[in-house]
Amino acid sequence: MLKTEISKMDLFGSTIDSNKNLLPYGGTVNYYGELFSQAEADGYFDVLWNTIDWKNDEAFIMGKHIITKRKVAWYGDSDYAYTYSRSSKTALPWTAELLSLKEIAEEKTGTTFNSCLLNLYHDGDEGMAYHSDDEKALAKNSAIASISFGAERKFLLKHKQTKETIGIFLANGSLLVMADETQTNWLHRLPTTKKVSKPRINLTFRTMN
Ligand SMILES: O=C(O)CCC(=O)C(=O)O
Ligand SMILES: [Fe+2]
Repeated sequence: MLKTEISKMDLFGSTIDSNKNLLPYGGTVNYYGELFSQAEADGYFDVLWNTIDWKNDEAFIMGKHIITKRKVAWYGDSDYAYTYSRSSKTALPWTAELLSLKEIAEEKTGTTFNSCLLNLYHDGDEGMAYHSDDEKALAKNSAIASISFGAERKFLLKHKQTKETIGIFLANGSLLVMADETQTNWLHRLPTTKKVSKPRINLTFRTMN
């Protein structure tokens, strides 16, 4: 099984090539690195921490009602209903900071987004299991723009058939974009880790039908 890890050295400073596809086949993933200074990124982290309507996520997994330690929130243009693992959510109206981040993501990707799913991981004990963002409500093969604030965490992609994995560290204030057939052919996850004791906030801007 092929395992590629994009190291922080490869991605350091001006050597980041946001045009490079990090996937060898079956989709497109681009890493834009840090969009903000550390001070700006820390400012966004604080505002999001304090102003977002964070709630523990509920899900039904294999018939069991689960309440996650990770917190989530869901914002959008209109009150989209969003259902996964049989729990449903209704989008809240954009905050000022989410709107400005949405505009930055749109400018970088040349696409538009109408909603955002936010995740708050208090520390490395919290993560997200392998999944694809391929719910029916999402526009097929539409780009997903992922902006991260706070603790740097490793993000993994695994091809559904070949099991090839790609690892990438998502820095404070960075943008990652998953596009084209990525959700059809690849899974992704945020592994838990003993190495991280600080919180991280992740925003995924999406296009709902
Ligand atoms: O926290 C991350 O970087 C990934 C979040 C994610 O995959 C999701 O919200 O669907
Ligand atoms: Fe996801």
